[in-house]
Order: sequence, then structure tokens, then C-alpha cells
Amino acid sequence: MVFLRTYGKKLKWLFNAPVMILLSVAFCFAVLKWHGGADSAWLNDYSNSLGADGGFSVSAKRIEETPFFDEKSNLLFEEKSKNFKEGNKIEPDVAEILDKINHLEKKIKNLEARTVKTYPDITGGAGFVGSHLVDRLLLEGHEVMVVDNFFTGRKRNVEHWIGHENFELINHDIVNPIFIEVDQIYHLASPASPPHYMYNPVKTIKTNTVGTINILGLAKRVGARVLIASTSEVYGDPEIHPQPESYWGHVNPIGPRACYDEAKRVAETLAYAYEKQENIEVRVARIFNTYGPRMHMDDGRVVSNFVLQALQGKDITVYGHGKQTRSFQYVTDLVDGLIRLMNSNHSLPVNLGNPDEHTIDEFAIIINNLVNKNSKIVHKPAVEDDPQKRKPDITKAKNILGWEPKVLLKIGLEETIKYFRGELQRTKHTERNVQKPTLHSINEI
Ligand SMILES: O=c1ccn([C@@H]2O[C@H](COP(=O)(O)OP(=O)(O)O[C@H]3OC[C@@H](O)[C@H](O)[C@H]3O)[C@@H](O)[C@H]2O)c(=O)[nH]1
Repeated sequence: MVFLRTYGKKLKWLFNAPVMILLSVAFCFAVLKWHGGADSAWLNDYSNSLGADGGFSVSAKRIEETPFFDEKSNLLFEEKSKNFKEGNKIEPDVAEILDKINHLEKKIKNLEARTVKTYPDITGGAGFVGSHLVDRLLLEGHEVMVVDNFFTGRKRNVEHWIGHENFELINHDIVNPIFIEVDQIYHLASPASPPHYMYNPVKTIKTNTVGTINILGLAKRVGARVLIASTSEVYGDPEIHPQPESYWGHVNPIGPRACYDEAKRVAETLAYAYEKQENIEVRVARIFNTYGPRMHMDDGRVVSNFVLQALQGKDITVYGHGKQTRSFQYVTDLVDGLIRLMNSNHSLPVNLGNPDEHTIDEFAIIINNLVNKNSKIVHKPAVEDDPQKRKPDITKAKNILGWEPKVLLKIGLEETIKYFRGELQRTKHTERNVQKPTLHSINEI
């Protein structure tokens, strides 16, 4: 108290406003300086604890120290390059660098040449065309998923892949939705032979309409690209010859073939509706008559019928006058076209077929001669609405896909004859195998 009374008045100046402000600022400055020091120390400890590359300052220091940035090394390198460019003797370490560059360049070329791995689904992959597509894609290193209900497809067509790590086989009817993860869908599921698709027309329509909606829905969910296997039958009994993709067709909507022709036309329509509305990437292949190994013994199409009849010395049955024409492509050519189309940027329909056109009469003679059995060629009543002429215009496939068929009819037929000869041997003593389980199954649906 005595102290306050004695010095109180003298110390009063300490509490006026400007002095208080000055003192506060000085105090804050001192506190901040003390904290800053502590933080830097902590940061330094942290960078050191991370190791050499942990803090930017540490990395930057290392870069500066590296010989690559060293002025002396740079000069040495420049001198060596100059010597090399001027054709002087190459130093051993420069030769080593050049070797490494060469090696890397080769590696880059190999990588560029390698196909990008895809995860395709093939509906109908156990069928005639589907199974050949499976072979090609698996051999190219893709991871293939086959979805098939085995109505016309057979496990035997793909059994050589069972157990392979890149192959999966699912027994499923696409009339019901399916939930799988794929990035490309080759939608081939449908009976294709006229006797097969006419056997249960409602099922044929369902597969190509409801089934196609399910596949396009799957594509929408997983963002996959879809290739629709359409057909030359969308042109019906054509009035234009050969048939370009721009031709709208001549189809009887209530005839016996309509279940297939019209259903495939709807499948195309669906594809473009999904493309427009849902941004799905679609490809449409209009497939012309195709033949080759793995056609079903009971397929009923002209190639398998004629070959089997000729091999067994039976009459070769030509339906109608035999002047109707077809153009036949070998299955491996088709598979090549399908893969090219899938991986192209073209979303409009493309014809895939061989323009090598023959009358059915000529065709019977060719097969009879190749089999070397002198079967009799007989004419049977014509089938209703049988298209009279068919030959693809493949200008578009040539220009856009760089594709055209390579396998000559004679070579392809020889392979097919060899296959059916083997099948006849295999089924000779097994009556069970020559029954028609496929058609019974179709009828039960
Ligand atoms: O034993 C037979 C079988 C068929 N034929 C005739 O051979 C011609 C071809 O008949 P196919 O049954 O092989 O095939 P189609 O051309 O009628 O239909 C085919 O068209 C293209 C594809 O989309 C399909 O695979 C299929 O529908 C037809 O004129 C047919 O009447 C015979 O003369 N004898």
C-alpha cells in the first residue's frame, strides 16, 4: 500500500492507451516467434522421419546433388553425344545406353502390337458360329463368358475350353435378365436354321425381342458395347441384287419365316432405339449364309443336309426348281468380320458374307463331286417364301473394316466334309446321339 501510494502517480503513464497497444503487439510478436520456431523444428523432425524422399526440401536437395545435374557430367555427356553424332568411336557406356534404348523401343513396339484385353460375353457361344468366335477370342487372350441355354448350342463345341482360367460357361436363357460384368457383348443367341426357328416360332420371336431387350439392358447397366447378330433374312425375298445395307427389304410379315425375319428386324430396331435413348454403343452385323465345322447334324440347312446326304450315299434333296441362289461364307471369315466390326467405330448395319454366288443345283453338284459319292440329285417341293436370290454387297465391309472373305468354297467345303465324316463315325453306334433333343427342348418352352 505504502509502495502504491508513493509510486502510484509516477507509474500511471504505464496504463494509458497507446502504451498498452504497443506492449500488446510486442507480446504477440514474441509468442508467434517462439511458436514458429517450434513448428519448424517439428516439420524438420517429420521430414527426417520420412526418410530421404519424405520432404520436398530433402528431395530437391538430392536432385541438385545427383550427377545427372552435375555440370561436369553434363559436359561429359554432351561431348560423348557429339562424338557419336560425328561418327567417332563410341564409348562403351554410350554403347550400353544405345543398347538399352534399342531394347526399350522394341518393348514399346511389342506393347503397341498387343491387343487390349477385353471381357466379352457371347450369347449363343456354344453354337456353331459362337463357338468359333470363342476360340478366336480366347486364343487372342481375352476373358470370355459364354451364355447359352443349349437349345441349339452344344457343350461339346466349347468343351476344350472348360477349366481354362479365361473361360466361363453359363447355362442361361436370355429371355430372362442376366447380371454379369462384361465390356463387350456378341449377341448371337437365336436358332438360325429355318427348320429350327420355324419349329417354335413364338420362342424364336421371344429370344430375338425379349432376349435382345435383356441384353441391351445388361449393356446399359455395365456400359458394354453390343454387337447384334442380324441376318441377310432382313432383306426377305429381295427385289434388289446384290443387297446393299441401304436396302429396306421385302419380307412377308405373316409368312412362316416371319418369326425369324421380323424378330431380327425388331432386334435391329431395338439396338438403335437403345443407342439413341440410352447412349448404348451398338454394332449390327447382317450375316449371310455361313457354313463350316460344328454345324449341327440336324441343322437342316442346305450345306449340312447336302454333305450328310452325299456322305451317306443318299439322294441329295433340292427344294423347288434349284435355280434359287445363295452365297456361302466359311465360318472363320465371318468370325474375323465380327471381331473387326465390334472393334470398329461404325454403328450402322454391315453385311458380312461371301459374294461367291451359286444356284442350289450347282451347289448340289459341287458337294456331290467333292464327296466323290455319286448320289442322285432329286427335286422336292419348294419351301414357302424361299428367297430366290441372295448375294451380299460387301463394299461397306471392305471400306470400313478392311474385311473380305478369304476362304475359297472348295477349301471350306473340304473342311466341313471332313468334320461331318468324323461326326458320322462318332454317332454310328450311338442311336441316342442322332436323336433331336434340341427340338424337343425348344417345343417344351
Ligand atoms: O436340304 C435342303 C435344304 C435347303 N435347300 C435350299 O437351299 C437354300 C438355302 O437354304 P438354307 O436353309 O440353308 O438357308 P436360307 O438361305 O434359307 O436361310 C438362312 O439364311 C441366312 C441365315 O441368316 C440363316 O442361317 C438362314 O435363315 C434354300 O433355297 C433352300 O430351299 C435345299 O434345296 N435342300
